[in-house]
Amino acid sequence: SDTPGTSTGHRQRAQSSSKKRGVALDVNAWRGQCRELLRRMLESADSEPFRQPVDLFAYPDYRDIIDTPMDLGTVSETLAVGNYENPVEFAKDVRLIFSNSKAYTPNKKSRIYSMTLSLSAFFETQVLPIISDFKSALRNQRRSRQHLS
Ligand SMILES: Cc1ccc(C(=O)N2CCN(C(=O)NCc3cccnc3)CC2)o1
Repeated sequence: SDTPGTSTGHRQRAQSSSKKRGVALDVNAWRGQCRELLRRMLESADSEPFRQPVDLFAYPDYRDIIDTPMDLGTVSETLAVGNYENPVEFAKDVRLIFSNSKAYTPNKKSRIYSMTLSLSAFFETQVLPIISDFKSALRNQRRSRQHLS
């Protein structure tokens, strides 16, 4: 085995730019990517029931069933004021919109629930690479900072 401490591999790796696999791993890129994903969801007709908080006068039993209401307008505002620390927290709130709809719907054939299904299918395909790119950027950042310590 080679002499311990002689390998410079870790030094070279840390000094390399944060470009890996040809893409820049920017730990802040997720915020703009999530804003763009929200914009695309809001332009879809399927998001219409989810753009603002549920109208409790139209659905008086809503809070008997749903503990934590959530909607895309609230998610958009939270993202804009910087109250999400990472894309996982963002995804958690968006997923809450869909789980609330699934919990509240009287049957799985309701129109609004079918909109939930298509919108959440689109969301999951789009948010997955945002979250995995963020996690690799974080790993990369920790690896390079670790070298500096
Ligand atoms: C029947 C059924 C099954 C599942 C659902 C459901 O997920 N919601 C209840 C109704 N929702 C709202 O009131 N959105 C606010 C709103 C206000 C004014 C105009 N548009 C939308 C969306 C959430 O409703």
